[in-house]
Amino acid sequence: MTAAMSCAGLRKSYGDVLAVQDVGFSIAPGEAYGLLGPNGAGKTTTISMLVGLVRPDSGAVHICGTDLATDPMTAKSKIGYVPQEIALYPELTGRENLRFFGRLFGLPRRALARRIDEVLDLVGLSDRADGKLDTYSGGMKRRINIGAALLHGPELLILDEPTVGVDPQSRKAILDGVERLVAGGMALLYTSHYMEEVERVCDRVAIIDHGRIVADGTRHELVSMVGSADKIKLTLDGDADSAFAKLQTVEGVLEAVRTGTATVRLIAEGGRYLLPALITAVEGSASVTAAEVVEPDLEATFLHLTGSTLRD
Ligand SMILES: Nc1ncnc2c1ncn2[C@@H]1O[C@H](COP(=O)(O)OP(=O)(O)OP(=O)(O)O)[C@@H](O)[C@H]1O
Repeated sequence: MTAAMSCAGLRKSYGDVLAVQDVGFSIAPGEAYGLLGPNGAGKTTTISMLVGLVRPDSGAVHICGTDLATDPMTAKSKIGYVPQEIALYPELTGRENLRFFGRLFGLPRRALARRIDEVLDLVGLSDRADGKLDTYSGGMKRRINIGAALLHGPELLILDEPTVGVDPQSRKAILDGVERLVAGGMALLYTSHYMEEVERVCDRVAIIDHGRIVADGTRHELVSMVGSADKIKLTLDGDADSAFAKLQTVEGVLEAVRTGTATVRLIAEGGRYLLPALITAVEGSASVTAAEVVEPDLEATFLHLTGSTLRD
């Protein structure tokens, strides 16, 4: 089966900054694939190479079997790409914005009117379609942007951090809409630094850090990389620096990260059974005022693989 998208050996540097190095993965038709990594990990640079906006220093991209470098028009016609920045006309309505983009894509007038209705329904904005863009919330504008990328019926939808800076109602509408599209057979590449979103929407996830894919697999495969360890969140009262140093030496603690002035996140073998040892370890420096033990999730895997949290 021809992949909806495949890339191999992608590399891009900006001066001295090696933004992406040796990135390769593929997305099957109808598969939802997530790129999960903190800000600056190289997600946008990777996507920019996949959609033909940035030329890679090396590597290749195929969209539905077409080489992006040799036949960019055919390859790009199969992609719906939604960048982080919103590029819409504030004085036009949502529907008019979509009409403008549909004409740019060269869609015939009558088919376009029908397609705009379908797309408005998909992004949950049918009832606000005739309001001007400058009366929309940031999230509604993002939803129109997603709609614009869907007009030409792409086989692969690429969303770059689609929920950053949007209100909760739009966030829900975006995630619900994306799930419907995937259920309808669309392949998806979804980037985010929000673990919960990637866990919810994606069948397979690549963890990207410092321009490299450090692991990829299903949620289950990735989480099992942490083994039997649990994630433990502690809140400390006292000298958190010295308490943190002590916690790192406790037997069973695999990874430790400061997540705030008084908060620490640990990956540790033994989970809740280790709590007494952790509380004892910090004695003399601080006291533990709250403790939470959670089952491993993608964030625990990220912590395990990279030694940092997704949001630091
Ligand atoms: N045009 C550019 N010129 C110079 N450096 C750049 C440029 N674009 C990206 N970078 C650098 O490349 C690295 C990867 O950036 P990129 O935007 O791809 O990361 P990201 O994971 O998408 O993060 P974000 O979500 O914050 O955009 C960063 O160190 C960034 O500063």
